[in-house]
Amino acid sequence: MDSTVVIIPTYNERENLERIVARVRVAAPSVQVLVVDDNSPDGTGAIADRLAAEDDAVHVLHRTGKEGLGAAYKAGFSWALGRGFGNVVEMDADGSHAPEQLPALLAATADADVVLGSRWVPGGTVVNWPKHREAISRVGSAYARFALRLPARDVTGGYRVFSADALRRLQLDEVHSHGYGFQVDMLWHANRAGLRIVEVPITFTERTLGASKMTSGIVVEAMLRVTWWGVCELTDRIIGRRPAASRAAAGS
Ligand SMILES: Nc1nc2c(ncn2[C@@H]2O[C@H](COP(=O)(O)OP(=O)(O)O[C@H]3O[C@H](CO)[C@@H](O)[C@H](O)[C@@H]3O)[C@@H](O)[C@H]2O)c(=O)[nH]1
Repeated sequence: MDSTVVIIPTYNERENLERIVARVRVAAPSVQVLVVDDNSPDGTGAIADRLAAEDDAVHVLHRTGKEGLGAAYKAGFSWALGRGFGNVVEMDADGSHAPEQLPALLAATADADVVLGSRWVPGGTVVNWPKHREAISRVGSAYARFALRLPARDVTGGYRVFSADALRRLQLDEVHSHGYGFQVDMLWHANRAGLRIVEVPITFTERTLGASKMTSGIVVEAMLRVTWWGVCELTDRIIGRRPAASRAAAGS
């Protein structure tokens, strides 16, 4: 078994799933794919089952209902860690994350524990993304970066590679975010664990089929959580307390 698995969370992605899986299999033929479907009403789960039956490199994790992006990824991480994969990739189903850029992200794992596909570093860009979405993402990234002292520009993006060792070290049990704040939560924990984080520029292309699952509730959850984590971070700095993993990484 190859040591990389691409996790694709799905909720109502009937129009997109077959295409994204095919693109992954062409762009990186040796990687495996895990679809994590939350019992999508549109039948995405049945399409995933068919793809898995046709291709041994495709797997499916069926969940009973929609519990958010964070819960879906955590279930996928457990699945991947239990099967001994060395690298775990996060990728949206809607084609906004180009599988053709996956080899560049995987190459960067040579010098990193966590690789972020980044829209906001030189060479990164967005295509056809509505201006209000770009504004939310840029402002949210800047706020989280500042509040949590994160060493990256695109802290909300969802195209990432984690080494299995990184997933074990970052204390997944303490990552509780449900919505897209999950991405910030993961990065915050990775940074506190002293993991090496690098950004690789990507082109993020807005979906042409299906609909985003972003809601105002997801934005509010992320903002409230980031603000609370920022308070924790500040308190830790004032009283000189840092997480054990961070101290170990710093050699103190
Ligand atoms: N299983 C499961 N999948 C979900 C759920 N909610 C969303 N997804 C899946 O998660 C992926 C991303 O959801 P979208 O709704 O397409 O995200 P977006 O609006 O394009 O979000 C962009 O911004 C987010 C915040 O910055 C990013 O986290 C995301 O990667 C992307 O860049 C898609 O494959 C979608 O089906 C859920 O509750 N359960």
